[in-house]
Amino acid sequence: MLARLFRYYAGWADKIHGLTVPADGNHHVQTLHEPIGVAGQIIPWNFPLILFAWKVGPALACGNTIVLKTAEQTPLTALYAAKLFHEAGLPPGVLNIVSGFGPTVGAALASHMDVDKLAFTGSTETGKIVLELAARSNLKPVTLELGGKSPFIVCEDADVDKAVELAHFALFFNQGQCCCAGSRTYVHERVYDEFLEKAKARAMRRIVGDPFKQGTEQGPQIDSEQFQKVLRYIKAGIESDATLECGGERFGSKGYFVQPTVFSNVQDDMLIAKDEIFGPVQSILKFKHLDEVIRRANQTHYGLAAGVFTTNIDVANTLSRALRVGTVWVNCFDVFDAAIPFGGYKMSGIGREKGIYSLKNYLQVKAIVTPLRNPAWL
Ligand SMILES: NC(=O)c1ccc[n+]([C@@H]2O[C@H](COP(=O)([O-])OP(=O)(O)OC[C@H]3O[C@@H](n4cnc5c(N)ncnc54)[C@H](O)[C@@H]3O)[C@@H](O)[C@H]2O)c1
Repeated sequence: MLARLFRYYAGWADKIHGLTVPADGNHHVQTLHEPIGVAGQIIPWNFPLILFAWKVGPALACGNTIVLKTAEQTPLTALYAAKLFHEAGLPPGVLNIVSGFGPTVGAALASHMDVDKLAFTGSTETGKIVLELAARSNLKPVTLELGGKSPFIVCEDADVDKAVELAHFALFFNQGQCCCAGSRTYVHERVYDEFLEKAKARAMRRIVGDPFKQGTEQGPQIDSEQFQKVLRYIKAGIESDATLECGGERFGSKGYFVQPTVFSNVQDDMLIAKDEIFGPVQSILKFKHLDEVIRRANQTHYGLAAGVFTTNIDVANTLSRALRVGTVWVNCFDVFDAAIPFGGYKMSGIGREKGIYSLKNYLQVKAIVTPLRNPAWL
């Protein structure tokens, strides 16, 4: 995935150029697409290599230099990747990696007067802080990739076995530590009971343990803070009268492992249906009508992604257009090719990464206007 992304953006590097613009009057007008300058980039810990690539690829293709800050939990990946870039001949000073804590190093980057652009991936809470720091310093443009609470909608015509497997993957992938995790599983009432029984059985079969062992599906949460947070949300789910179908506790007695957990009978106003849990906790909600599920799926401050599971093309088209999210995966989930733009509506972010759309994050447009000597030829 890393190599594919850099190949994709290497392909763009010599295809970025301005336009000749036919303007009114006796002038020749052209635009230059110039690098923006020094790009400050801040990434989280949940995908330290992929998010490094999403940030660095387009910034380099557009001719910028970079100062990238890794998350405190995962400082090594980007350092190693940058070493490979230097071995491959990247000039010194072009790609700079800094390790450090958010409120000190991250804040210094966001408010630095010589940083010309800020690209941030992390929580919505921190996104607001860095946007403010950027505005208070030099008004550097900011792109934000933030949190989510993505709906995964299983329609009445769904092949239940396939829907269960995909919904399971959509939520539990990477221990549930995914910004776009399908963390609100909406299931049509006609298939709800069968889905629930099978989703529970699937979660109970999930293999938890050492992620370096062949066959392991789920490792530990990243650290004690995240582990405790997930357990707190599970407790909140139990206290709010959602039905705990399986899991609900720490897995084993060592490490930050959480049992794959499934709640049914979840209501939209429960904390577990509103907040980003970032853990292996599936919330299953029942719906009856398409209009109803659209309204409920959109009733969130987030708008990162959604999953739609149906064989009906009209339903797929309606949902794809009605859902206020940056990505709709129809009968698939977590497909992240370099060419596919990714980003959020509402409080899930500002701007898009990947694909052609990320180029404009790293470019300035300059208009050059020159008088034409002999307007008769215009
Ligand atoms: N939309 C996306 O593409 C995407 C992808 C991955 C993760 N995320 C989101 O990231 C979050 C999980 O990551 P996290 O817990 O590391 O998030 P976080 O916001 O706590 O930290 C993210 C980064 O910001 C830094 N930071 C923290 N406080 C800062 C401050 N005051 N000033 C400047 N920088 C600061 C951290 O050091 C880290 O490098 C989740 O909300 C998840 O949804 C979003």
